[in-house]
Formats: sequence, C-alpha cells, structure tokens
Amino acid sequence: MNTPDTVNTAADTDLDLVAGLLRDVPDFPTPGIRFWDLSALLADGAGLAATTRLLAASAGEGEHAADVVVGIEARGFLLGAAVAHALGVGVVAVRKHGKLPVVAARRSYDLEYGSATLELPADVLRPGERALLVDDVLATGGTAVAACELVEGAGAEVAAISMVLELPALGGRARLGDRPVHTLLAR
Ligand SMILES: O=P(O)(O)OC[C@H]1O[C@H](OP(=O)(O)OP(=O)(O)O)[C@H](O)[C@@H]1O
Ligand SMILES: Nc1ncnc2[nH]cnc12
Repeated sequence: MNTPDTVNTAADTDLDLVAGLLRDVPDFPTPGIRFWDLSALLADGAGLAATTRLLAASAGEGEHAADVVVGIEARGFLLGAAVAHALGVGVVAVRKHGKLPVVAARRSYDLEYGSATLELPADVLRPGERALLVDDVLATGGTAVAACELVEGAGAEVAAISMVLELPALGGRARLGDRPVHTLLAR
C-alpha cells in the first residue's frame, strides 16, 4: 500500500515509461561514444505522449508562459512540434547549415563527436518573445548554447530549455549558465 511519501504520480508513471523506452548503443557514431537513441520512444504512441506531457509541463505558466517553441535539428524537430502543439503555440526550426533559404544568423559549435553550424530562419522570432528550446539530449551543451545565442541574438528570451536526457558527465548544464534547464532523466 502507498504511504504519503511513496505515492506514484501520473508524472512518475510517464517517466518510467520514457526511461524504459530509451536505448544506448556503444561506439556510435564513433568509437568510445555511448549513443542514446530515442527512436523506440518516439515510435511508441504512449511513450511519445508521455514525453510530450513531461516536456510541456516544464514550460512556464501565466506571465512565464512560452510564446513559441524552438526545436533543434533533427530530433528536436519531432519533440518540439509535439510540445508546441500541446502548448498551443508555434514552432521554429533551428536548422543545420545550408538548409534554410533565408537565415537570420548562424553559430558554429563543437559537440561530443564533431562540430556543426546551426542557423535561425529570418523573420520568425520577434523581439521580446519567450522561447522554449526543445531537444532530445543535453551532452556537452554546445548545441544548446548555440541555439540559445541565436534566440537571444534575435532579441527573444530563452524561457527554458527542455530535454529528455542529460549526460551530466559532459557538463552541458554549466555551459548554459543561468538559463533554466529541465531534463527528464540523467544517465
Ligand atoms: O550537447 P551536445 O554535445 O551539443 O549534443 C547534443 C546534440 O547532439 C545530438 O544532435 P546531433 O548533432 O547528433 O544531430 P542530429 O539530431 O541532427 O542527429 C542531439 O540531438 C543534440 O542536438
Ligand atoms: N551520447 C549521445 N547520445 C545521443 N545524442 C548525443 N548527442 C551528443 N552526445 C550524444
């Protein structure tokens, strides 16, 4: 029987479901990297719904509510669109270099297994808007910092950063400074 401090909430149930659908793959994409793959989670209807609920719950309410979601290529697109729909707001796709026809700004960065450049589409973020950044994994934080700088460079505010999985050993949270970071699980 549950006692008051062992009551399972709906969020706990969602979290258990999410955790059970993650898989880690050794030596991908390069030797020595333990890669966290969310494919099975995204492919599972209940898993995707639980993930969306949990990520949306980390968005602020009232005056702290997000005006828009920013999804980071590529896996952040899938989660970002789902979270935006749940919150009733739109979604901005921050893309890898060379995919957008009209670019507001770009940032290059390093991550666990290489380097990349992110670009923000022109004329979609308005100054003063509160953006919720969504992606799957927070590792070194290079990707998230670049995305935050693009949002902030457009005059918008990073309301929060929401990710499914954090890899604390790689130090991403510290690189994000004072920006509010919410991750569902750590490995
Ligand atoms: O915290 P970091 O060290 O920056 O790593 C996290 C990023 O790495 C992965 O994306 P990846 O660049 O592999 O791109 P993809 O989603 O296009 O596969 C992941 O989806 C995050 O965006
Ligand atoms: N180990 C990892 N697994 C999945 N995505 C990542 N992005 C950066 N590092 C990662």
